[in-house]
Amino acid sequence: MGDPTADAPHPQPETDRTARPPADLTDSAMRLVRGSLSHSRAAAVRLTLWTLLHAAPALVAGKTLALAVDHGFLLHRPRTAALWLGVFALVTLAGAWASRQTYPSLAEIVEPQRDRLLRDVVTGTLRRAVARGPRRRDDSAAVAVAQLTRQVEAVRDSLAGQLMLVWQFVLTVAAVVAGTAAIAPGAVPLVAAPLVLALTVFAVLAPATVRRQRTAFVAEEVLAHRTVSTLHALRDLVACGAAEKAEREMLDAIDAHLRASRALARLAAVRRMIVALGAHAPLLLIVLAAPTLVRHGMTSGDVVGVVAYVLATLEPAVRLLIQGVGASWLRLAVAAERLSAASRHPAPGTDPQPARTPVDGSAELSDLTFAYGPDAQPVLDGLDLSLADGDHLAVVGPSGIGKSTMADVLAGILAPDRGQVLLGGVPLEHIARGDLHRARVLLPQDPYVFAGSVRENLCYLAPDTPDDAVAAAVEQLGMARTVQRLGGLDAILTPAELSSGEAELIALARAYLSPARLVILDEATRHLDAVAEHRVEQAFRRRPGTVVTIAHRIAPARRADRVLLLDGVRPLTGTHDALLASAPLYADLVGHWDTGVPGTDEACPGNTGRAVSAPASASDRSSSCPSADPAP
Ligand SMILES: Nc1ncnc2c1ncn2[C@@H]1O[C@H](COP(=O)(O)OP(=O)(O)OP(=O)(O)O)[C@@H](O)[C@H]1O
Repeated sequence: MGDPTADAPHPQPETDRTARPPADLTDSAMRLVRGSLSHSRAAAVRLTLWTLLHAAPALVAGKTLALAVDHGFLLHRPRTAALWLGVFALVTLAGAWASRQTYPSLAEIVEPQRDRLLRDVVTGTLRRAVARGPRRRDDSAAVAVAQLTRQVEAVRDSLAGQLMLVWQFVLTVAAVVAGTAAIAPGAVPLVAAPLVLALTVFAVLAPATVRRQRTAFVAEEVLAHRTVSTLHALRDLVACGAAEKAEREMLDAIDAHLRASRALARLAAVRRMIVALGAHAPLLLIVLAAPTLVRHGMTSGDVVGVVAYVLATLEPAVRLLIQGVGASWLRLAVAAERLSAASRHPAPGTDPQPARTPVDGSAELSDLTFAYGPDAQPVLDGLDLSLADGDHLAVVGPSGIGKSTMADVLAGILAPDRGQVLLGGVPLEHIARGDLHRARVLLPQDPYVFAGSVRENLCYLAPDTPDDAVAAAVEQLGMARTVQRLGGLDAILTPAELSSGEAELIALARAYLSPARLVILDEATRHLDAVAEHRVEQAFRRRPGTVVTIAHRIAPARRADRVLLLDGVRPLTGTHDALLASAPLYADLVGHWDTGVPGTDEACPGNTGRAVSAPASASDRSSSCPSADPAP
């Protein structure tokens, strides 16, 4: 059986998108930041005002401490000292309250931006999916939207974090410099010069930082992708002797990841040095220059105040900026770049192909190629097949050769890697997904019966079928006694209580009643005895349209108009007699069927053929063969 999830695209590493120059990534993020601020100017002004108030403790910290020392502690006036410390405490409380007030303003900036991003991403992704055609890949579009929605949330969080961080840093540093200038103008260069130097180094190293982080990011994605695809294709890799090559490639990916992680770790060390330069060097300079500064009129309180500015205010601000901006800015930049690609609308002129309806039950497969993974051997390789409306084709071949896969591709459950499927003259991808069940019906090896009435199960694909048409189908398929045993059309089914043969008959009737002109039966009668199978086959022959039967016995192949023999090399098509004469593999298969396998078909009455696949146990097989209703 084919894997319905194969319709989803194979995961690819994000190298193509993240391998852009750092400047491009930064542009996307900057556009995002500018866009958010320009759409919410009033909120940006409010955020600035609240952040100013939030920075007030940074402004007064050194000054109040200097006053407490000079006019309080040094003069043995504890009350004065307490007063100034109290002032500082009050301003700190006001700052904390202001900090709380910044969040609504921040939300007013980032939440509308999140909504705009979401709208653009969903519209862009869906428009591009629609432009590709009414059916193809619409599942992948839905998956993409779900994944991108998570990235939008991540962008919202990173954007809020970055805005807050940069705002607070700028205002806090301004407050520290202003405060230092107020109490000791001579100390300003000692604080500002190392800070400016550190910020310059940070800015100069920024492109390399982004590059290294991006390399680590890509190495991680490549490793994850390679792990998933190797595990996925493990059986094929071992089967075709490529295990060593796969191992080498895995080790290369692990090495690349290790190198990138080490480079990142070195970067973290450099960042720590920048923090030391911007925040610890001023402290050292102040301490070293203190005697000179005091000689030039600075008081002891002023020295304590400047030290407080540097230690309690500047150092945390610099550390947060240097360490916070790096990783979080890259996350924002990469996500913003992806979202801007996802928001792209289809190029003008790529109007969606209008959905079309197949005109009949004909089918045309051309150059059809399909593999279950990017590195797997194709199961179908350049298959061509033409079926006229009304044809009855039997598909045969050794077990595992690709018969079910072909059925799944023909039914549009699996998308081919190359080639095309036309149903009723219309490319599969131009048939709207909602219309596909009206064009074709596929009965898989294990039929599906749900808990509901017999009628609901029979009419699932054609809910408005009148009772007399249902009764006629029941009669045609020779399942009147089965329906009677189940308690009539309105009886409620318990799927677990049905034999495999009964479940098969119900599924066959559902396909029979469906409006589809192309019926694909994938060993759909394997639990019926030969008489019941023949009767079902005759019923489908009388039904208008095309029938493709994946045969598990000789009889359906013998009776079909044509037989398609899949042999893994060059598929052959012809009548039973022609293939018997010209294709040794077909003669082998027929010989295998004719020789018979004990415990399979002869367990059911009236059997004329044998199963080619591995036999089920005798007890299993006999329990699943429903007694064929009497032939008319
Ligand atoms: N979902 C899947 N993922 C990977 N490989 C698969 C998947 N389904 C089938 N295959 C492989 O594809 C090949 C063809 O399988 P398929 O079921 O189409 O063969 P088949 O001719 O119908 O076999 P059978 O007669 O036993 O039902 C086999 O090698 C099978 O193992």
